[in-house]
Amino acid sequence: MTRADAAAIAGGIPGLTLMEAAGRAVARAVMRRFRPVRTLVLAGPGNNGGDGYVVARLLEQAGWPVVVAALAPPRPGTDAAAVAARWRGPMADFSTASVARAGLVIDAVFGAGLSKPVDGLAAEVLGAVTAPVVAVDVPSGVDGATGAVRGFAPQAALTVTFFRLKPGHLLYPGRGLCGEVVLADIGLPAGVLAAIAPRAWRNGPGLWRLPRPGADSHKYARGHVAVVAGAGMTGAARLVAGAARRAGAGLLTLLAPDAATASVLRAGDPGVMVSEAGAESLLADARIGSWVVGPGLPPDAATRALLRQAIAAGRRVVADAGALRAATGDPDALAGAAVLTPHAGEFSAVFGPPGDDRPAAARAAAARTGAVVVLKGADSIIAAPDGRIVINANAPPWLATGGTGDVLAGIAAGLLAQGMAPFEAACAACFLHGEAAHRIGPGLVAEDIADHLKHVLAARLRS
Ligand SMILES: NC(=O)C1=CN([C@@H]2O[C@H](COP(=O)(O)OP(=O)(O)OC[C@H]3O[C@@H](n4cnc5c(N)ncnc54)[C@H](O)[C@@H]3O)[C@@H](O)[C@H]2O)[C@@H](O)CC1
Ligand SMILES: Nc1ncnc2c1ncn2[C@@H]1O[C@H](COP(=O)(O)OP(=O)(O)O)[C@@H](O)[C@H]1O
Ligand SMILES: [K+]
Repeated sequence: MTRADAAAIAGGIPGLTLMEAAGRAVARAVMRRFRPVRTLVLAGPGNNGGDGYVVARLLEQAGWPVVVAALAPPRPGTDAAAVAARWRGPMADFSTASVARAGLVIDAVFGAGLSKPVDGLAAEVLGAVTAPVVAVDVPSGVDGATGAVRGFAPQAALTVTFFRLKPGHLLYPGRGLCGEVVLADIGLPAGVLAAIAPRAWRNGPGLWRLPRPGADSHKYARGHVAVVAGAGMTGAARLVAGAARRAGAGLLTLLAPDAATASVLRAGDPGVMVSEAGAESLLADARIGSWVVGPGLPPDAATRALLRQAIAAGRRVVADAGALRAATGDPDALAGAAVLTPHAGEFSAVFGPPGDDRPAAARAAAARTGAVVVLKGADSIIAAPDGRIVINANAPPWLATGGTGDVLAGIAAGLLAQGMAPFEAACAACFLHGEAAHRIGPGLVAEDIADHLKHVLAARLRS
């Protein structure tokens, strides 16, 4: 945002104009959602505080009882100092006693310029708020780039932000602290986006194009997926298979480790082929271009060897579950895979704990392995080896149930098989997975998702 402001200002839009527009957007959102009530604006020393003084003035002009409490005065000569000078209404101490009297608090303490953890008086006063909080840009203390809380951040009922959502609005815990998020246009020209060349996006259909079979297509043209099944947990491979087929793979073969497993698998979906021929013979068939290795497999040397074999044969491999665990402490074992789909535990086992900066950790993992990394969760991060990231924010918590990760791996493989590039396939897979889950809602079990994919795809391919 700082870069966006700078680019806009360099392009001739005065900072003060942006600040007035930002403050106006917040005041408008407040007046739409709340009745006039004793309002306390907590203002910091930077531009976030500047926005706060504008909000105070506009609410007061609309007849609201408003008081401003400043953590520190703005530096002389800044835009924030200019708008603070235009505030002629009452000031209060920046104290817990002031917040105790407020019916509504505008948090304009820190925004994008957070330079260290929020502590001391700022944390004490923000922590004492019991009235509803409206956050300007982000709840103070939420790191806009990562969603992490640095020190302390209040729970907002409403967050008004400007120009573009930041990762911190989409990534937990920040996302949970924002409350309702309103994105306001403050007049930054479209060219600013090109000037700042963002490296992070929110997942959505504008970022990828789903494959659609041509009128003269055939099953081989839509791609053949192999899924390596384990002897014990055959369900995992079957979930992968169902999802890959619904995502549009033309053919699907389950690779059985032994005759007993093969007969279990053959009792499943009749459209699935089951092979006992062994990995070598399937890998000799170049038409079987996409492989899923890991779901239902033990985290052992055999799994690891099979993964390496598939990658060495030039296949596009989705590595999940057992294949990730088999690479514990050894990210190089995953090098050259197309897509890795670790949840936080698997990620930590392979790459070490992601820490507070999950986007950076996912980027580093992708750069290290050359694979697209999907760091799964309620706010999955999809990272490309070149540093781009996409945040998937459409997944409902109904997905927090066993087997849904296997389904995600299957969707990704089904899309890869049809020729989508790994980054686009991974992004689209997360999005379709989330959309299907929304349709299903409460009571979702992993088996439901593949079935609902056809409706999601129908809607997406129509639009
Ligand atoms: N440049 C502009 O004209 C615009 C700026 N905007 C606002 O400007 C904000 C960013 O402004 P700034 O870059 O001035 O940053 P902030 O206002 O977030 O904070 C910067 C100031 O706070 C201090 N600070 C940061 N973290 C601290 C901590 N934990 N403890 C104590 N002091 C701390 C810094 O040293 C600095 O003085 C955005 O979030 C947005 O609200 C918007 O109004 C859009 C237009
Ligand atoms: N609270 C949540 N909200 C939204 N999506 C979630 C949540 N918890 C898990 N998910 C999604 O569900 C899937 C779970 O995958 P995973 O943990 O690998 O489960 P499994 O190994 O049982 O298949 C991932 O796609 C993840 O993004
Ligand atoms: K704020």
